[in-house]
Amino acid sequence: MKKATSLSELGFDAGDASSGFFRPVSGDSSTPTSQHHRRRLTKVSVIGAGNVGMAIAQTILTRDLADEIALVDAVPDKLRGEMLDLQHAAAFLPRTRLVSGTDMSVTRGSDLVIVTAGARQIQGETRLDLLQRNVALFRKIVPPLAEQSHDALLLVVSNPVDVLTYVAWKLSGFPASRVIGSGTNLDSSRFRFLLAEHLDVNAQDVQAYMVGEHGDSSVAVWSSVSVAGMPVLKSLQESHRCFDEEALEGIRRAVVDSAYEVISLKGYTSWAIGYSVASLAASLLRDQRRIHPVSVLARGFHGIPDGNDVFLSLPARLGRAGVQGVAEMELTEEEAKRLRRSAKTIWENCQLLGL
Ligand SMILES: NC(=O)C1=CN([C@@H]2O[C@H](COP(=O)(O)OP(=O)(O)OC[C@H]3O[C@@H](n4cnc5c(N)ncnc54)[C@H](O)[C@@H]3O)[C@@H](O)[C@H]2O)C=CC1
Ligand SMILES: CC(=O)C(=O)O
Repeated sequence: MKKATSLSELGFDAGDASSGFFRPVSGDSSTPTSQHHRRRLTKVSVIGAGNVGMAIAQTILTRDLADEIALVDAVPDKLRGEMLDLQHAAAFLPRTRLVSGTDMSVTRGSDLVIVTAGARQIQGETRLDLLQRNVALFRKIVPPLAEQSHDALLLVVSNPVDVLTYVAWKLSGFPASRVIGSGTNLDSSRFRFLLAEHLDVNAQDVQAYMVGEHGDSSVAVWSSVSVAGMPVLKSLQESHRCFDEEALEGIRRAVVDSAYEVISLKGYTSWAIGYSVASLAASLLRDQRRIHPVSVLARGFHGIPDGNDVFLSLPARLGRAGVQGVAEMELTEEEAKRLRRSAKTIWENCQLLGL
């Protein structure tokens, strides 16, 4: 049952409600509400109000990254319930307008559109198993999203994220610099967590990248792992002989498997991706120029052929204009080979789509 949620919906004329409480300071002829000397407002839209979309929305709220958040979902009651639940936290949060709707028009004028809608893996499925279902959905939602906000940054989270970032790029018509996949920003955090636990340091002080596919063929860039500027691999190999190739692959596999483990335990992953995407939103909207491993158009990097419009994760500098360059990482020949193998897996899936 739909109930009124604002005083104007209950029949009270909104008018200039605040003028009964506030009057201009002496000598100021403008009314309190006509003081529009405000900065441009920042609007973020989150498409899909499921586990992931809501974790992202609530982290963006608590980090005060948006003036307005628009939530979109195909299930109206759940959507309204999620919006109200967040609105009821207003007294504890920075002031942010929350709107929602099943129609993309609610996203109009967004600065950042984050797409989380779609099927998620059930136990035993890989991310690539979701491809056909989620491409069909993207065909429906990306064109109207692009039409509502032609200057927006488009951040794809739905899986398989690398292929769907390519799909979103094709369907939106946006330049590649404004279409980004959340990629291995999350995998890299998982990698840094495992290393930080082992070395007993804060994960924020571990520089370590997973690149390539957000999925089974991701590549751990062991050659550049460092803590406090010190290369880690050499000292680990000197202190423990067990850090051989097989052990390194075991750690990479543990990073990959950690998503499957969470899914088998609680059914889905949400909190870590919420923080991961909020960190990307902060770098983008606040023009931070921070480097994140995210899914970008990777043709020409590390020997990926020029004809392959493949999106995969490489360390990219993010700012208000989107992707402002990709770091030319030094990879070992073996790492570059694995990256090209990961690119091939993703590109083969893109080619099946006929876009
Ligand atoms: N890239 C990454 O690192 C991660 C990606 N994911 C992916 O995120 C996606 C969402 O996962 P969850 O939130 O757990 O799933 P969920 O099932 O909780 O939420 C998906 C939401 O999409 C909505 N939806 C379906 N069709 C829609 C449409 N046409 N318009 C608007 N909304 C629509 C559904 O109603 C549902 O609320 C999945 O593809 C999952 O694999 C999840 C975790 C991490
Ligand atoms: C589900 C997923 O892609 C993840 O948690 O890594």
